[in-house]
Amino acid sequence: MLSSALSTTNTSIDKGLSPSYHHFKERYDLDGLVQDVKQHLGESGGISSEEVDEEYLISLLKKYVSDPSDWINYFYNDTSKNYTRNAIENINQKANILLLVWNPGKGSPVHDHANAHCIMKVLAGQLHETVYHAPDNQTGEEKPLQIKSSNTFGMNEVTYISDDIGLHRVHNPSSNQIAVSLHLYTPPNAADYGYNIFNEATGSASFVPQAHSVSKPQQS
Ligand SMILES: N[C@@H](CS(=O)O)C(=O)O
Ligand SMILES: [Fe+2]
Repeated sequence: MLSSALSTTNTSIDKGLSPSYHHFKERYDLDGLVQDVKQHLGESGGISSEEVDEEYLISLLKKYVSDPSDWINYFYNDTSKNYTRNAIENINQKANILLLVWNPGKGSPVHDHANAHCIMKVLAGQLHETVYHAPDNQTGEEKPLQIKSSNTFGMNEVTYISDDIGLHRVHNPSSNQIAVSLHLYTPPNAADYGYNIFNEATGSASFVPQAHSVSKPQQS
């Protein structure tokens, strides 16, 4: 129906449809997503974690459909690392958008998210996320972290975590395929101040001063 309406030669209909027709044809690409994230977070001034509408940001990441032509220029894989953090966009004081490249069978240690929202979308391959209950800081007692949930996410699936939900560990379950994911952190506390990694057996935390990323991907 819509395509026949759009292919009509009736100019009055064409005129009427013109603006939305162009919009309709445009693919929602990574630039569009970054622009929408920037718009939501505002152009200037700080915005606290509490003021961010994470549901809206999650909906933006869900709306975007992975297309390697959007992100291949950010793609750099250091094969000596479990995963490589490539910077896509650093929205001053507000957010980091990163492209993470995961080597087969490799993953992150159990970690927190430095009091920030973390939204992750799988762009290629699969990623497995294990979520843990945060250890009870009051007792200081050493005991194994308790698993809260465990899920595998495929291409274009989106998941969300914050310190209110718990800790997590992410790994690429494939023995031979790289996985790629898009991450949005707001505010960018892990990069600016640091975060904690946890010993799964004892629940003890170690502070990591800063989460580094590769800002100028090397092309070979
Ligand atoms: N939050 C981790 C990746 S992940 O395991 O979600 C990082 O930014 O390095
Ligand atoms: Fe994480």
